[in-house]
Amino acid sequence: MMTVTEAESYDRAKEVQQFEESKIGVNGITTIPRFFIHPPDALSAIRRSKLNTKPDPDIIPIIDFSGADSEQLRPTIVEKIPRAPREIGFFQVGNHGIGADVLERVIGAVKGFQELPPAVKAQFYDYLRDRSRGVSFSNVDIFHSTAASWRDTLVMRRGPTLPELDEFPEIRRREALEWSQHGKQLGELLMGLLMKEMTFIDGRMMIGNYYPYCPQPDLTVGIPFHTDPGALAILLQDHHGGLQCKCGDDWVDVKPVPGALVVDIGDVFQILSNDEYKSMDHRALANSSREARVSAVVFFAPSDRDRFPCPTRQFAMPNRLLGPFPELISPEKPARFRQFTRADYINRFYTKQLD
Ligand SMILES: O=C(O)CCC(=O)C(=O)O
Ligand SMILES: [Fe+2]
Repeated sequence: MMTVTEAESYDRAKEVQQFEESKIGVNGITTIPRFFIHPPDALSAIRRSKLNTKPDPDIIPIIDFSGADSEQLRPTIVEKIPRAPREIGFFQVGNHGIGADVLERVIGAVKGFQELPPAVKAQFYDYLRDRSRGVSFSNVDIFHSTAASWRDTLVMRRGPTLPELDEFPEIRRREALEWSQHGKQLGELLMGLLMKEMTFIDGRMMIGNYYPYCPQPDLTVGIPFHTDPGALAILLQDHHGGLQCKCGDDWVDVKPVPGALVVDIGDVFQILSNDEYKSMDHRALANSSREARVSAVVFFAPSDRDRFPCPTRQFAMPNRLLGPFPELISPEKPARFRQFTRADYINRFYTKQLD
């Protein structure tokens, strides 16, 4: 048990600053700094929930997307999206048209980047503190979370304002672009299948999460429970697994299925759909295995491409109101959410605590 004097003498801000200035992230650190240690009540809730985690593969359906690009077959695929994501917020898609070789290259690229020599990687160190940068890596939530998490994140903004090609780490450029193009296509397909009104969702951010071995996995987490703030996320996880989503009172393992991608409904989708779809809590525990775990995610957020065709102008329209689609509001189902502006959304996106 920590004494009052110890607690008082701990200078968290200083330790965070030193970590930040080292620009190395968590990979390779052998004793976890104190600001990564989660509060005792959060840790005991995690311990309890680990005992209840359900590995049941049937809870999160795997939907076969063969033929999803054909007008005739589409309705049968839409029918296969039954309770999830409406109630669970997660499902997996197989036969989505993105080759296994592409997926393998994406995982390899995230891993390859994070395992570059620290001095090379450090050139990219910085996260949302400098939003003008198209590509950066960092430990994302050290400044606004109660406790930090054991992962390093590579962030790549792709659209509607694209980073310059040379902002991408050179050795990983090809993979980033390939993943971006495929992710965009699949995202559009999904959006059209789930809800036709979603055509103005094309703000994209790609991230690569790297969860290295954590020497004290019971004291911290890989990513704390959270909902994703955007509209939709497409997530690729490697064979380790580790993603869990909340289903009722229990946590459920989202098991890695070779070649499949996880689709996750975000807060914006829940709002625009007037609660038809749910944005659910998910998390990843700290990695206790010696081998790093990797996930790559493409997040989609609303932009105003249709109304304001110049891609950069949407950021100049921060006061446009977004809210449940009028066609989904009725006397039986009044609007469940108030309207919000893009400025509110962006602000929340960049300051949201993950715990
Ligand atoms: O790595 C994972 O499986 C989860 C990542 C995630 O939820 C996120 O980046 O928002
Ligand atoms: Fe997430």
